[in-house]
Amino acid sequence: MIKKAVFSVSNSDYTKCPKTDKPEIAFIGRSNVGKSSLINMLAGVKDLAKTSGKPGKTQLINHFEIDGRWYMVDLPGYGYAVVSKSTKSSWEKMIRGYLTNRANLIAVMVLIDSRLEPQKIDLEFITWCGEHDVPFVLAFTKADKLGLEKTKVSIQRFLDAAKEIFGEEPQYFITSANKREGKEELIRFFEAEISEYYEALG
Ligand SMILES: Nc1nc2c(ncn2[C@@H]2O[C@H](COP(=O)(O)OP(=O)(O)OP(=O)(O)O)[C@@H](O)[C@H]2O)c(=O)[nH]1
Ligand SMILES: [Mg+2]
Repeated sequence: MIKKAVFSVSNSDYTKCPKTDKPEIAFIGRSNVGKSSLINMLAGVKDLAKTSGKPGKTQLINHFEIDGRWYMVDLPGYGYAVVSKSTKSSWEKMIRGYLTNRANLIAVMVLIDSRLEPQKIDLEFITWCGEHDVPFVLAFTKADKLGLEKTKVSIQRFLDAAKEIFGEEPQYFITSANKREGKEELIRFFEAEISEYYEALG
């Protein structure tokens, strides 16, 4: 489990992010999907990352240092319809630059709202990750909202659509920030990835 989580720094420019001497795991997905809420749930700190009922809350690349050993990174959401074209292109520059230039980025958690039909923008985003060798894993969010059976059906629709693209189902987790669901599984996954990173360094 996570013992200590502290805010480190916010950046609009990936070149100014912390030194890449610790591994990091980033959280991305559509605006309002629950990225900041999931980070808080995993860290066990209520207001570590700022959350909001309104989409577009997180605007920068936010690093949180975890147990002095790795970073969780909260990213701004994509697909928020109301932002201007110029905001959209600066998002693209910032996020694509970040995702393709951090040598210490060991996993990108792509959050998918477990209630929705497969969204084109999510499928496009994971396709882009695949094309750019960005190591992504899916986390379905808000699993408390529909009930277990409906959630499973909805998630399977997305997995089937992803399988069409990749030939196999991507690795995935089912989460609820409200009910603290998926916490143990995710932390275990993170720990394994982080250990592997440090072992490879020697
Ligand atoms: N029921 C339920 N609501 C959730 C859950 N996770 C997040 N929410 C709600 O969804 C809304 C958005 O949550 P955020 O964590 O701010 O979402 P975000 O993806 O960080 O959004 P942006 O920073 O705007 O891109 C808030 O009203 C949260 O309370 C969940 O697991 N269950
Ligand atoms: Mg956020």
